[in-house]
Amino acid sequence: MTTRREREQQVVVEGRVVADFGREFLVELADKRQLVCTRKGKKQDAACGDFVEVKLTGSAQGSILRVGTRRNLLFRSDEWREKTLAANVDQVVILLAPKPAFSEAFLNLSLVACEAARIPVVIALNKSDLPEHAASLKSLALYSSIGYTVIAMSAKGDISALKPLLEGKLSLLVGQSGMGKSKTVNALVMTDVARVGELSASLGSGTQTTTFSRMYRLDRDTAIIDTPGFQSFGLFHLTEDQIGEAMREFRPFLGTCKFNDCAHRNEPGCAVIAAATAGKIKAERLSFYQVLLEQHRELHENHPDWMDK
Ligand SMILES: Nc1nc2c(ncn2[C@@H]2O[C@H](COP(=O)(O)OP(=O)(O)OP(=O)(O)O)[C@@H](O)[C@H]2O)c(=O)[nH]1
Ligand SMILES: [Zn+2]
Repeated sequence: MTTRREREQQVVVEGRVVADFGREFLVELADKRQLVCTRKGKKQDAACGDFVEVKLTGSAQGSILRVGTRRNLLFRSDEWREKTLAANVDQVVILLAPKPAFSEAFLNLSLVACEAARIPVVIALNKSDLPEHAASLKSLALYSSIGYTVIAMSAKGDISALKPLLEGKLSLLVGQSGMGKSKTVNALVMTDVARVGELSASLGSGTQTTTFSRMYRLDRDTAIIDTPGFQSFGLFHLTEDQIGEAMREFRPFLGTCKFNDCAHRNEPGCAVIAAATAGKIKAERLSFYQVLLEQHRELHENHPDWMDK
């Protein structure tokens, strides 16, 4: 005889979220079985890459009971909502292209988000077969000079520069629409990713097909998570200090400004501005930071109650 409590415990299993459809999640169990799961409560706090405990509610259905402790979590936010991209990843690949031309603001915002979440970054400039690629790659020298890995690749042709960087890791692929994420996933996975859309439709909400993150396993130790393309990487959730610390080349100078609460805008005795004047910090990056900070302050002044939501 088993007690009711024992029976309940028997149907709780552990797994990993391999797709996030917004209101529903696909959870993979150790035996590779996949369950379509819901998350109880209003807060949809599970993310692709999360380790979870699931209560079975049907042969292929479940309900996520608990989300395991995360190593990291990447998300974006504006004044209205937060959007989770993925959890527990080893690195983020920011995919750019020369045509349509990538937005440098998007690149910088993505870098700030990754730094704040303490996730290493690879910057990949796709479409190396296009004539515009060389000039675009040259413009990225600024990012290699501050320590980021920058690679050139073509999802249509040669992805050999990207492949070894993915080995043994879980990489999250982000990028604006049109940079070639789907093509890159196709080239890496070599299956028809259209099948993902069909799967989403079968989950009962075809409209969500463009708003999810999904994991693809490339081999036993290597996987990627694809995210939908988006145009802006909101950082409403960060504090001003976190934004300063996320500018990696600022770090040697932080804490050495005249004022403890220096925001590196125009304060006297600012070590960051002095470093920029001396050429140790690139003017473009200081300017990006100052504009971001200004916009951030304005948004927070207009939404002072955000933290209470
Ligand atoms: N010339 C060239 N075109 C490419 C390459 N990779 C992707 N493209 C093209 O760029 C366009 C966008 O590619 P997608 O893979 O759909 O881009 P995406 O980033 O997934 O875009 P969203 O679906 O909007 O998020 C398509 O017309 C691709 O054929 C490449 O390496 N070279
Ligand atoms: Zn300063």
